[in-house]
Amino acid sequence: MDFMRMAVEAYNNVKIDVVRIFLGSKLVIALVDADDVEIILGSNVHLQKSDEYALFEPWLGNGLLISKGEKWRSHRKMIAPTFHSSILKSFMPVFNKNANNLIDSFKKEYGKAFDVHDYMSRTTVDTLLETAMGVEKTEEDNTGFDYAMSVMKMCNILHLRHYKIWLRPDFIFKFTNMNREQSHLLDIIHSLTQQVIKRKKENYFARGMKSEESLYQKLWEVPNTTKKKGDDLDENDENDIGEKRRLAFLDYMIEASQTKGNTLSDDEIKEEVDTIMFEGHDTTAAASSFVLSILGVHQDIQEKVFEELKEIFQDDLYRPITFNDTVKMKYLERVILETLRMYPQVVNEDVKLASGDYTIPKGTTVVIGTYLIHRNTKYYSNPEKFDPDNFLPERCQNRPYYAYIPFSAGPRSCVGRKYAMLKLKVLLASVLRKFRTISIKDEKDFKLQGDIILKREDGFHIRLEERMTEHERRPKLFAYFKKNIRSCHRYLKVP
Ligand code: HEM
Repeated sequence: MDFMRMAVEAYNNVKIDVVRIFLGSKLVIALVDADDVEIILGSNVHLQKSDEYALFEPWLGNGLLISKGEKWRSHRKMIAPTFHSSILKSFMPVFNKNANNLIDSFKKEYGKAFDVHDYMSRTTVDTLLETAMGVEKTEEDNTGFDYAMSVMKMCNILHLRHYKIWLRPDFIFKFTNMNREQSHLLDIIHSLTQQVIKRKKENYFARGMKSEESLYQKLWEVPNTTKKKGDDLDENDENDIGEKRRLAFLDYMIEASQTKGNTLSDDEIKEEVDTIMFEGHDTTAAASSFVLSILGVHQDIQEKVFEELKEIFQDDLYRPITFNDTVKMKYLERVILETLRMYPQVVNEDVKLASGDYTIPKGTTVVIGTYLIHRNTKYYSNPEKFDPDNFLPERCQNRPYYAYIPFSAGPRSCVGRKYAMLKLKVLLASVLRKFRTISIKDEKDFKLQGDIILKREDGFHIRLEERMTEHERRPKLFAYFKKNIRSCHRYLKVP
């Protein structure tokens, strides 16, 4: 039986909301109650990640996921607007293009069972490169796939170091084979991100040579009529009104670093690019693979998704998906939310307590048990059942806000959540309007692997069956009747 199920069972037997664990002399507190979680995640004080995140440093440096204090605050303020809805809308053609490429790539798998996760990984990397990074890739370019595979292997190494605590100290780890593998993987990962930054910088200087106006300058020339200034860095951005122009993530970082008065260094850009590339691809690849395999089990729910898509696209089922279409995908949205409830990609989140005014001592690592909160009968009446209606407005109304935290919550929540939801809708709608997905395993046989990002140890194996629209079916039916009428004539012909 896998570790995740054991944890749920153990929790259901004991029913304690706060668990105290000593790792050697280190105290770790695990929270599974929404009110307790709110005290930690909702606060503007406990923003520091625990020491475990230091294992990410050779990879992500001191990027947004790990950084603290003023550095985190100023970078969050810079990065949050680069995922504003107005920018996301401009990504729609790229989302559509990559979804179509994904569907084309499925051709070689028609009729057989295959692991869909590799495909989703490659697509999400390619999409991130072309949207947040603004770098177009060539047809034969395979770096996206190599990058995704290296990230997967890096996560395995970090996961092992997480649990095998004797491997944590660098002075021991550096004598292991794993360290050599890590160096090799980081070479692949960093060479992609460095290449991306180099290309973007070349574009920037090429524009300068042609004396084109700086995108960054243009950005600030447009009057900004921001009304509200609160503590929530993302809220400030979402409440901006007026015609403030915005730049996508890497454009903004490069332009800002080259503009007088800014202190953004090359290393800082690299750290943030590595962070966004990792956080932005592995989570969405796993989420979309979970949705496709879970719908492959619950055919009735999948049919409801298809009915909704037919209603939205009517006669033209394969036209490009618009932003407005995604707003109408209410049922698909509930399916995604329910998948993130049952299979939250970030299973635990570790925070270090900043002050000691609590019963929990200062410096304690607090683990937020997202998986257990999402399967707590206090908040979900039948938590082991996949039921998208858990996210009907009337059911959400009475649930504490912190009882559903797939993107975390509070000031350190996911900066890319809207990007993720939009990309997931376009990818999944594109696949589901064309194919029926069939899971080769029942849900109870999914073997979960809770490493850095929650995945299936047994792989996301599905089979795809092509659906046909009425439009496509009509000529086939016509041909069928024509053939049969001719053969009837032969028999009816009077000699
Ligand atoms: C289904 C998709 C996603 C899920 C479930 C998810 C979930 C999360 C969670 C739980 C955190 C907090 C992690 C922690 O503190 O250890 C987080 C942070 C973060 N996420 Fe996501 N994420 C998703 C997609 C994305 C995307 C698409 C991007 C960017 C394009 C992104 C960028 C980030 C960044 C930069 C942080 C660190 C934020 C900070 O500390 O200020 N994520 N995400």
